[in-house]
Amino acid sequence: MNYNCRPSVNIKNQITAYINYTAIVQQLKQEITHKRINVITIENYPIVDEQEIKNSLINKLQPDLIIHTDEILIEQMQIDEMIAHNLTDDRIFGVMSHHALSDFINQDKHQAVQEKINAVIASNGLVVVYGVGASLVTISDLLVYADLSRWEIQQRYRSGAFSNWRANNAGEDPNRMLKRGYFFEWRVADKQKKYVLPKSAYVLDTHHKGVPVMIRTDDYLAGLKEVSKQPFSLVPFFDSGVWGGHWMQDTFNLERDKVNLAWSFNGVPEENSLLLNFNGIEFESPGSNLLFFYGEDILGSRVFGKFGEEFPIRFNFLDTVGGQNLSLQVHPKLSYLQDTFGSHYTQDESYYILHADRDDAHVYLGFNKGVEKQELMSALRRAESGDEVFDDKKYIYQHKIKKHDHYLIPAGTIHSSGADCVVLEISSTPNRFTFKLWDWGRVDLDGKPRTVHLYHGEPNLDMRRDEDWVKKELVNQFIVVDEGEGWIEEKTGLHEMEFIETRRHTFNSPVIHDNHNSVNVFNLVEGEEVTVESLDQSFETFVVHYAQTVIIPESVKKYKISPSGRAKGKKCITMKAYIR
Ligand SMILES: O=P(O)(O)OC[C@H]1O[C@](O)(CO)[C@@H](O)[C@@H]1O
Repeated sequence: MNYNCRPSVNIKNQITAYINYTAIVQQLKQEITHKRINVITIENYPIVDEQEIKNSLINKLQPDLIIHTDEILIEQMQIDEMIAHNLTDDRIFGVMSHHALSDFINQDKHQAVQEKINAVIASNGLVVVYGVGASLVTISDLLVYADLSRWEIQQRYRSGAFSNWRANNAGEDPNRMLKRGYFFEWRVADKQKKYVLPKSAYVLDTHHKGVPVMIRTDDYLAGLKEVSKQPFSLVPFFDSGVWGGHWMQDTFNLERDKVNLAWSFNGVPEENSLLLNFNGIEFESPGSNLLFFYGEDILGSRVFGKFGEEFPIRFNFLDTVGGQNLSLQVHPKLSYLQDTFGSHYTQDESYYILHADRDDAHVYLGFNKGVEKQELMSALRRAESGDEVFDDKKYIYQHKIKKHDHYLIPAGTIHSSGADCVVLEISSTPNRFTFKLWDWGRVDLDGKPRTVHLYHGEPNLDMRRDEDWVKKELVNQFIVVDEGEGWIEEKTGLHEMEFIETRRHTFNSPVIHDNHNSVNVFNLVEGEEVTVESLDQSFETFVVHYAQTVIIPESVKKYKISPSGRAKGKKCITMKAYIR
């Protein structure tokens, strides 16, 4: 199976890149000499390895003064007090922060630091300022921005070697570190990055220990602009989980050393990296930067007007082949999410079945007829306290699945994917808001039970969603909407309560796609290979393999998808999503 785990986008622009610290130091020293620089600022995203940057870069510049941003900030304890409401005591859920980094500056400390800097400048010395929010410290002559993607950040949280920003909590429960990241750290850091990165002279890819890559910011932004005009794939990542399976390991031939693979995130710019290939030199960037700097080109003005710089569609896989059921869960209704967590839109979902490993594989979707909330909640509470095993057969409707089924899961619907299947999850993006109701009495891979949130789940369970309603509204809602020579297009969802529209194309000859004035995301759910071609030669032909997720920016109005390679003339199927 030809599955590319490191897809990159070829950028036409010829650029100079500085690879490793020796080359970077040399370039910055040249800048210092030629431009008579007194203050260099190296600002970074949280969890970039600041110690490495200090030892291998800053010290090598032999500055007269080094300042870390923390020197102008209020104490950690004061920050904790200010964000206590955002962090909450819960292990998983917080409340979205609307803070800015500048809220945490201590004016007296700031003034004292500025005086120290002024003294060095007066004697024509060199000052290097670094850290998160470093550009807030003083005006600089040269600004470098060091960046990092979310997946690498999560790995670093888990490693025990890194603390959250201003937290001193290395080794803490990674769930709590992730919560601080999601609800606070990334919010303030993104706000700051949107403002600072475009003002910088250079950007630094710090994903690989000891081997950073530095390029000019103009080249980087021009590269992102190029990406915003063509189909592209993000770098997928794979993660193990208590219910994880082995289909991805076997089918894609990857990460076989892991106990299992539960998730593959492959169409989530907030989480995935984007790999820019400048004539053989790879530069890894957070996918979200595309939205921050070219959001309107990527989403289209209609969708950009609704969602701003957030990517509203998420594609990921859930693999339970040889694994177990997901937790029995529900996602919050929109008003609950807005009131309780301060998020804009909720996690509406759908399951497209990529593979069912046995005839009686099933999903849990809605209730059996006549189930009362009070009785259900009592049973769930008894199960949570360990008094008894939850009788899922009594309460929850189970529906047998087969390959290429599509199940719609508007927020408020109780659901779970059963064991022995592979789901392509097509959902709206916020990915933290799963309220587990029952986790089958098991413990997680770390030996601890996963947190169940009955008090959040209860108000969100829509008891009207029983077997009859589910069959009528959520199961295989296929309607043929168009067809031509060798192709057919079906509308498959999502439910009218959800803002994503999904279309399935089955074809053995070329199909012209219209983008519906929205970003499009698709996955090749059947067939070995297809190509995506431009109708006006504005981008190079893009080759897509089985199970690959592709993002088509809205700037590409129409495009052609054709079976290619060994799939030429054979049946292929794509599942595409866009915003209604
Ligand atoms: O709670 P569980 O069992 O890990 O469930 C998996 C969940 O993971 C996600 O894919 C991402 O959070 C959810 O959408 C899904 O419902």
